[in-house]
Amino acid sequence: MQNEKKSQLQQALADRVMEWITGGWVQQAIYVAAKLGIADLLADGPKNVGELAEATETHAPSLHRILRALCGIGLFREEGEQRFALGPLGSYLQSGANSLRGMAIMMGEKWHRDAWSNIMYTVKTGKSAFQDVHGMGVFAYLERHPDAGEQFNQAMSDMSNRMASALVRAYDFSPYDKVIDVGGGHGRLMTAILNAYPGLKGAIYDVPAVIEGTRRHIAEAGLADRCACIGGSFFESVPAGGDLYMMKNIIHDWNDEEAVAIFRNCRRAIREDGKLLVIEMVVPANNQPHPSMLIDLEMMIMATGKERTEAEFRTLFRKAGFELQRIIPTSAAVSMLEAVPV
Ligand SMILES: C[S@@+](CC[C@H](N)C(=O)[O-])C[C@H]1O[C@@H](n2cnc3c(N)ncnc32)[C@H](O)[C@@H]1O
Repeated sequence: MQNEKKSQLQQALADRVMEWITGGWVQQAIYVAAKLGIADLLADGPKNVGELAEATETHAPSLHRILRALCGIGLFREEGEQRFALGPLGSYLQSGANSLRGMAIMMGEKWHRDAWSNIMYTVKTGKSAFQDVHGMGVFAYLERHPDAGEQFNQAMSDMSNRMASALVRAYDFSPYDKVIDVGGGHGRLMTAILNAYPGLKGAIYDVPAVIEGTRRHIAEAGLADRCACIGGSFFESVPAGGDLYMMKNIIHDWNDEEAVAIFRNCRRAIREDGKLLVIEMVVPANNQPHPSMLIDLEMMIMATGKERTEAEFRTLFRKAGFELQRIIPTSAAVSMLEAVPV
């Protein structure tokens, strides 16, 4: 009896490890469903595979096998033969407010996966796998490949949409007149902040290729008169005139030298009574399991950056003329690190 229990446990453990080993299969199947917009097609109710294949111009028997596999993880549900409905988790693949569809698409795209397939290069050399595969850094690549750029911006917007309300709840923006979001992408976080604080003004700063889309989104949100959209590079300068400089998921893209250069440009722009708010994951000092440790690999492979501990952030701030004042936890996985000029 004891032996039987032991072997059942061993089997369960091996199954678990096998799930991780074959995780790439799951990711690619999710990518196909997300890219084809299957969850949106099922918004009005169940459909036959034939209808879905026709609408997505795909091979029905192959699409059937993809959807059947994804029923196993709750994304879809097979209702009768060859007829599929959204499963309990299916709404996350629908476009819209709570979506992870953009993230699923970007993570599954060949340009992204090619870098991950080159992970061993990074581990052997300490250099970016993305740079090695594509011959340029990720942000130069996104600028030169507008489709990939759009996928990246959509993925970032998905993540920002999801955490914006947690961030707005966690931090009091009321003492400020003008918030500048440095590397603010398409402006989802800024939109949430300006909607919550009607007296506040904002500016979003990002590279010119991205800022065109930002301008469009800010206008659609009815915020064009309260939020400037400014194109430029934070390695050259950062716009002056804000009393709060905010950066979400920027510093983790860059190595220490680059991060300090960005902070120094913020230091030059910021008022003496201004504040710098860095929104990032903080790696726990005692190595307890935390999502930052896997995202850290994404930064290592795709860019030159890393996720950092509190001590590492403190050092970067100090080198650039800031002092970390407090770390505000949020109900999302990120924290808000507030620093002041010294
Ligand atoms: C990881 S995304 C984060 C976007 C946004 N803050 C968010 O959290 O959704 C990094 C952003 O930095 C921007 N970026 C990269 N290099 C830049 C540079 N040299 N100057 C200004 N922005 C830059 C990218 O275009 C992108 O929007």
